[in-house]
Amino acid sequence: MPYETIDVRPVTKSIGAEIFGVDLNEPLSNSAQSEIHDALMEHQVIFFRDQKLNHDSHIRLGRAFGELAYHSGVAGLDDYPEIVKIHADAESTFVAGENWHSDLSEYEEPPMGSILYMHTLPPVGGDTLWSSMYAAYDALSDEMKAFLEPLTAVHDSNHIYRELFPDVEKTYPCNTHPVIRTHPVTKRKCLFVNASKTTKINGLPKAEGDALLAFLFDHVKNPNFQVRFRWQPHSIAFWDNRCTQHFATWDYFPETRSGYRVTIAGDKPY
Ligand SMILES: O=C(O)CCC(=O)C(=O)O
Ligand SMILES: [Fe+2]
Repeated sequence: MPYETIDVRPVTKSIGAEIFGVDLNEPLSNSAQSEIHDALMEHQVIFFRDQKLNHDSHIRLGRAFGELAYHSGVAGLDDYPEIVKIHADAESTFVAGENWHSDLSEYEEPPMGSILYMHTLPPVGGDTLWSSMYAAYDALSDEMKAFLEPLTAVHDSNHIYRELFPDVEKTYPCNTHPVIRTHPVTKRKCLFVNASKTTKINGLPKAEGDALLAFLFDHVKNPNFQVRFRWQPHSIAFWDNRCTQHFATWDYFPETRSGYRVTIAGDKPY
C-alpha cells in the first residue's frame, strides 16, 4: 500500500509496523488519519515513538477512529472517564493483561481497537506482545477451519473481576461470539477466542470444548504469528482488537511502568 503522508516500517511479515512522520498531539490531517487507518488494517498493530500525548490529544486521537468505549471492569480517570490508567509498581499485586487476550471481548460489541500511551517504563522489561489472529487462522488446516466455522463460544469477565475485586457487587458482561469472525473492514477471517475471557464452546460436551480451547489458546502462542514491542517513554501502540490478541509481560517488578489507554468501540462479531 503506498503511503504519502506517513512513513510505515513493518516490524515482522505478519504483524506490526512502526509509524514515523506524524505528531499525535496535533489534530490529524485527513490524509494522515486515513493512512494511519490503512496502516492499522495492513499491520494490525502500529507503534509510534516520542509522542508526549496529553489526555485531550489522546481522546481526540481515539475519536478520529470511532466512538470511545468505556471499560466495564476498571474506572476511568476522574476528569477523563474515557481514559484508563495502566500502571504497575512495587505495590502492585497484578497487572492488566498478563495473559493472552483481546480487550473486552465479553462485550456484545467488543472494541475495534485500543490506543495505549506509556510515559514511564522500567529500564528493561515490560514489553508487550501481539499475536495476529489472521495468521493464527491461516495456519489451521482446512479441516480444522471447517470444523470451527459454525461454532460459537462464550466470553465472560465475571470470574476475572470477581477475583480481582471481591468486595465489588457487580455483574460483568458475558456474551456469545463466533469462534471464527470476519473482519468488518478487511473481510479476512480471524480466530476469535482468547485465554482470558473465552470460557466455553457452545454445543460441545465440556471435555471436548475444553480440549479444543486448550489447543486454540496454545496455537495463539506461536511466535510466528507475533510481534514483541520494546517500549520507550512516550511510545504508543494502537492495535486492532478484532484481529489481534496481546500479552503484557510483568518481568520488571518492583519497578514502575505507567501509562494511559483509550478504547475505541467496535461492532458485533460475525
Ligand atoms: O500494559 C500493556 O502493555 C497492555 C495492557 C493491556 O492489556 C491493555 O492495556 O489492554
Ligand atoms: Fe489488554
